[in-house]
Amino acid sequence: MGVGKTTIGQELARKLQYGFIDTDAEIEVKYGMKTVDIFSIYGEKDFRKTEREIVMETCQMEGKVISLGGGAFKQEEIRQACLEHGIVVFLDMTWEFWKERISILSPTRPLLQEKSLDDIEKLFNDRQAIYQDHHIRVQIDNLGVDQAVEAIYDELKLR
Ligand SMILES: Nc1ncnc2c1ncn2[C@@H]1O[C@H](COP(=O)(O)OP(=O)(O)OP(=O)(O)O)[C@@H](O)[C@H]1O
Ligand SMILES: O=C(O)C1=C[C@@H](O)[C@@H](O)[C@H](O)C1
Ligand SMILES: [Mg+2]
Repeated sequence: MGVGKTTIGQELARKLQYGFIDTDAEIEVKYGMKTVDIFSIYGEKDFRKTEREIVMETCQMEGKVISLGGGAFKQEEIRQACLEHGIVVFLDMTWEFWKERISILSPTRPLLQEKSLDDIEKLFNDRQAIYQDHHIRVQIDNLGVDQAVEAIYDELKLR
């Protein structure tokens, strides 16, 4: 969550001259409201169902960079479909770097709200296992957006 999938994905798409889809943005258009409101009015379960429907449809498209939501890979069906149809890029950050982003992220990321730092660290650590299903890993602790795009681009060229 909040490692830069949307920001970096958009720039990568520009560089590749690919289309860009952000699944969170698609979900927000579908509900006509922001993610925090979707979570509070409809609940996470409903959000995840819509997320699954949107990812299953978009991941079959060609010539697109797709930025997923941070929790999308919690769903096995999403993981399998993305690994089968796409090239999955894992933007990896250490806790030491990522924890500095929490204050920027909390207002718009419902799962960070009303949680202690220990709870957030647990969420961060518990999720590492699901992110191990990927094709490319880029360690982005010290990378700015442009450097991260270059690093992904170089890995894609090698494939
Ligand atoms: N390489 C970077 N260096 C510093 N800040 C960054 C970098 N990439 C993104 N950010 C900042 O981090 C925040 C989260 O970025 P972004 O929304 O792209 O993350 P995300 O992975 O798409 O989040 P989510 O999991 O919620 O979809 C934004 O404020 C963004 O400006
Ligand atoms: O990490 C998560 O579970 C989430 C991340 C965001 O991208 C949104 O999809 C939503 O806030 C949930
Ligand atoms: Mg995003």
